[in-house]
Amino acid sequence: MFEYFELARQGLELDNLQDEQVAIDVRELSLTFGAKRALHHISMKIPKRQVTALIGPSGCGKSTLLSCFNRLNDLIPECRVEGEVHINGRNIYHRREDVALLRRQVGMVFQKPNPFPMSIYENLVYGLKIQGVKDRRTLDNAVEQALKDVALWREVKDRLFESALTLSGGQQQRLVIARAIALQPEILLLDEPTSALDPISTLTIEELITQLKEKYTVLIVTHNMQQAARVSDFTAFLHQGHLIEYSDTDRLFTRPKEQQTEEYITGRYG
Ligand SMILES: Nc1ncnc2c1ncn2[C@@H]1O[C@H](COP(=O)(O)OP(=O)(O)OP(=O)(O)O)[C@@H](O)[C@H]1O
Repeated sequence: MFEYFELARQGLELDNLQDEQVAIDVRELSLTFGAKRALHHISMKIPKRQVTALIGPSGCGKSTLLSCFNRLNDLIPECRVEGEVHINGRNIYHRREDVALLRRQVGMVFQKPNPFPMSIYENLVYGLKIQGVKDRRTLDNAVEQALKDVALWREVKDRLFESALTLSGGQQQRLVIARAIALQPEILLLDEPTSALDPISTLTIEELITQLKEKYTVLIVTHNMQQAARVSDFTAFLHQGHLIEYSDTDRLFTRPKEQQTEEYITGRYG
């Protein structure tokens, strides 16, 4: 059964996705910061339970696009969004969207690990407690599961009540991913999750990302093209706020259709 699904997934074609295979449906999305337009008419379907990478030169709009998917840009007063983003069949920019619920469904992890200055355990149950979960066994189970999902359980199970700040940078980043996972999101947004980490921690996180797609849809912004090639199934190349090319990762890196993509991946600019 598992093999069947693996084969079915490998055969996913972006132009041919069924509705139930789509995690995020971006329709004509444009975004401005005051007078500056940062995204221009982006349309793309992001497949479920796959890893999709957003690449492109600095300032091209990768982080801005990523933060459209949990409406983090709402926090910037002069930011204006046009177009639609559909998740689970609803336009998350609809005025009646429950943004708190959206952010539980769409977790986000940033470049620098940002554990809260509290114990490992409290970091992991923080969001659940806010949701009103009090039962100790439920919380314990959530902690164990989230730590197992990020392959951190064995390393920290005997020090759950020590400060999260005593962990290494790579462990902290896995903890932060576990904190997002503890809320059982459907989608994980990772904004350059390894750029502050050493090569070994980077490798661990990359291995983790490829495992996470068994349960979650993962979007990753990365400056590192080798990383995009290693971890992602699909890649979108952005330039100056335009989506230039979006295809399966193998094809984008070996047979790009657009000259701009080719110039970028061969290091001729950016
Ligand atoms: N809060 C903001 N106010 C005004 N302009 C912004 C704001 N945030 C981003 N921008 C602009 O929007 C454009 C896209 O920025 P964004 O951070 O999304 O790019 P990026 O591709 O993620 O860049 P990098 O790889 O350097 O992180 C840039 O021109 C940036 O200056």
